Amino acid sequence: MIETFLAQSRWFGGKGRAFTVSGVRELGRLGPDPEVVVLLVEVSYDGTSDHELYQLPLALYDTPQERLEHAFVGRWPADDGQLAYDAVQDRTAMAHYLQAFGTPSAGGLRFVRVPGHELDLDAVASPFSGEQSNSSVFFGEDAVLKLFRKITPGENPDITTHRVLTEAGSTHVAQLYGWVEADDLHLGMLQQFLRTASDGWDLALASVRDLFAEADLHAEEVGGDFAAEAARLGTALAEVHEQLRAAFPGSEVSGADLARTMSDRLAAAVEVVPDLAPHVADADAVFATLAGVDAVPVQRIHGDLHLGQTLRTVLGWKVVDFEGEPAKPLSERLLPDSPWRDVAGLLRSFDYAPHAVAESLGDDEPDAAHQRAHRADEWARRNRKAFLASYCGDAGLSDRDRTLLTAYVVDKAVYECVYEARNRPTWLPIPLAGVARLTAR
Ligand SMILES: Nc1ncnc2c1ncn2[C@@H]1O[C@H](COP(=O)(O)OP(=O)(O)O)[C@@H](O)[C@H]1O
Ligand SMILES: O=P(O)(O)O[C@H]1O[C@H](CO)[C@@H](O[C@H]2O[C@H](CO)[C@@H](O)[C@H](O)[C@H]2O)[C@H](O)[C@H]1O
Repeated sequence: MIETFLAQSRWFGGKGRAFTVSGVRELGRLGPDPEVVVLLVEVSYDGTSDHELYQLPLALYDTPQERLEHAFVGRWPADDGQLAYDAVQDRTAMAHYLQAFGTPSAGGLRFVRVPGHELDLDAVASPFSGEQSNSSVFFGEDAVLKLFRKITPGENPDITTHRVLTEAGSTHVAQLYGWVEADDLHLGMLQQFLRTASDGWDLALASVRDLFAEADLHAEEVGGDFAAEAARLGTALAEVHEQLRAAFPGSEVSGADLARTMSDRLAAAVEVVPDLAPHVADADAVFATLAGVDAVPVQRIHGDLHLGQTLRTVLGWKVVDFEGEPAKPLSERLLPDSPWRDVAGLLRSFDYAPHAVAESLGDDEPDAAHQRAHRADEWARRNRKAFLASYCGDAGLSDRDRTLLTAYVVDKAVYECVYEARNRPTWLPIPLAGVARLTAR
């Protein structure tokens, strides 16, 4: 029963691979009415030694719950057990989580609070309905609880990075209010609900639609021009990087090591996306240039930055989700990396947005589609430039910086090809075209 539920869940990373549930451990219970049982599910991939852990909180009922039909998982603990629903989609079940933050430990789980915020323990829970790698629930307009789905024992960088930035008084993140843990597992993060937030990706798409509505005009001439926002985002990211540099230990790595990692990742990506093969030589040439750079400063960074991880609020841009790339093992996500990786992530997003809108419109009128493709490139260039200029400030971009940045942008586009092939195959042409363009000589 759990297999079927996992296979259809957006956050499950093993879609398309044959797997079995090889173990289930109960981490704790909350409740009653309904009782919530928090399971740690081990997934093993057939024919390999790969396995992963997923968190599955289940709300248990004796009678069918029509309102939760879409969230039905099966019966627990056995075929004749209670009816089990995905607890995250059940506001009554999630109220138990919020209440539990009023006590240091409940039902085998520990609920840790960060001092400084008076939590509204009675706020109404509403599940977040957007696309996510994890599962979030909003509590009124007070707090958001994100339950991590894929679990790796040890430190969760989303929690530890938010903690440090909250303590440093950063104005560019949602304040950390607390977290949920069991044994050495970080299970969830409670943070400030950003009341006036608009998703950066949605804002960018709206800007592109404005542009396409008047495709005879330039990006700077239409109402929804995004460049000033892109510039503010550049300033915000520079401040976040400075705060992370001050708070976490940094070091240096050689360009040769970085280049080797990128080249290896490309070789592995070609196995998943054979259409990358014609670009390998040119991409490796980009990485070879990086190999000539010595002593690249590395530090704690975001690790998977894109416009969907940015929120525009009345108090400026905020950055969310410091978990790093979901596909990378935790040990790698915790390693310091170059801030250029984050910059590259946003530059790629400025490329994605107009091409995603253009793709969704199709090419029923070839002339219009051609004009839109032209405007798409213009929009992307304009916003990349505005963002980068603000990020770099007076120092500007040196030749060395440009070498690093170019390699990180190509590496990100390669990563995106694998991500899209596994998660949204119809979007694969966007990063594939990106790799082709970025590596063309
Ligand atoms: N503190 C917050 N306040 C309001 N909305 C938020 C907050 N944090 C995240 N969100 C919204 O939830 C979405 C998913 O959050 P994110 O941390 O990226 O989750 P995931 O790790 O599951 O991808 C974000 O894109 C944003 O729209
Ligand atoms: O938000 P996550 O940490 O789960 O990040 C993953 O999913 C992202 C998509 O939701 C993916 O981002 C890619 O698509 C975005 C548009 O949907 C685009 O703005 C990004 O530039 C592009 O990389 C991200 O790569 C992946 O790790």
